[in-house]
Amino acid sequence: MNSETELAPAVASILEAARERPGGGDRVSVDARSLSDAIDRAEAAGRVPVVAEVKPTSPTAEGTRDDDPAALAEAMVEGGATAISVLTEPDHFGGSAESLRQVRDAVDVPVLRKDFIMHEAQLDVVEADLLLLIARFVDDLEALVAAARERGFQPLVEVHDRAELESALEAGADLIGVNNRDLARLEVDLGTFESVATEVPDDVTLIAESGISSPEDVRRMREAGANALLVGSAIMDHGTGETDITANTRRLTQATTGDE
Ligand SMILES: O=P(O)(O)OC[C@@H](O)[C@@H](O)c1c[nH]c2ccccc12
Repeated sequence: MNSETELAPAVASILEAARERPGGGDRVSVDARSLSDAIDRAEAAGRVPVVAEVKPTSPTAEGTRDDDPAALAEAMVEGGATAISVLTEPDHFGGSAESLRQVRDAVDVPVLRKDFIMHEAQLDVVEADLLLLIARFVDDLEALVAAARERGFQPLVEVHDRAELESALEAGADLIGVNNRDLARLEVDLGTFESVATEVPDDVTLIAESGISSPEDVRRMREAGANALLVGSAIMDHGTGETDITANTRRLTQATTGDE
C-alpha cells in the first residue's frame, strides 16, 4: 500500500471497508471471454470500443439509479458496448456480486469486475472475464496479477501517473487503464490519459477511464492512443437527464462516424 495521505475522505473510507471485506469460498476458475477479440470485432464493425459501466451510484454521482443491472447491460450492448463493467463494491457504489452474475448471464460480451481488491481471497467472490486491480492500492501487484491470471481472469491494472504505469508494467500487466480521476480531490482531467499514454508500449491494450462524456471526449482519448474507453456516468445518466441508456451508449460508440 502506498501513501494514504493524499486520498479524498470518501476514498479512504472505501479502502478501509475494502481491506476488511472477506473473500470468497472456493477458488474460482473462469472461462473468460476475450476483451481483445471483442475490441477487434468492434473496430471491424466501425464502432469505438466502449466498456460501459453499470454504476448505480458513486461518491461523486448525483443520486442513485436502481434499475435492474441486467436490463441496463442489455441496453448498453444494444447501443454497441464492447464490454460491460459492473461495480461490485456495496457501500459506496451500490454494487454487488449478484448484480455482476446477473449481467454476465444476460449478455455475451466480456464483463469487468470493478472493485477495490486488496487480497487474493477477494478474487474468489465471483466469476468475471476481466478484473480491476488498482496499482496504488495493491501491496504486491505482481503476485495479484499472477493470481488473477491463474484463475482465468484478464487483469486490468489501473494507474494514474507514470510511476504507477512503471509498476504496472513491471508486474507484467498487458491491459492497463489510465484513470483520469485523481483520488485526492476526485476531479477529472482528460490530460492525465494524454500524459501517461505516451509512455505505454504498443503491445499493451490501453483503456482511458473516467470523465468521458461527449463524442468529442471520445475522439480526444482515441487520438491520444486509447484502444478502448471506460464510461460510467455519461451512460448511466448521473444528473444529465438523458435516461435512454442505449442512446447514451450509441452516441459514444459511434463518435467517430456520427455527425456530432
Ligand atoms: O463515471 P465515469 O466518470 O465515466 O467513470 C467510470 C469509471 O472510470 C470509474 O467509475 C472508475 C474508474 N476507476 C475506478 C475504480 C473504482 C471504482 C470506480 C472507478
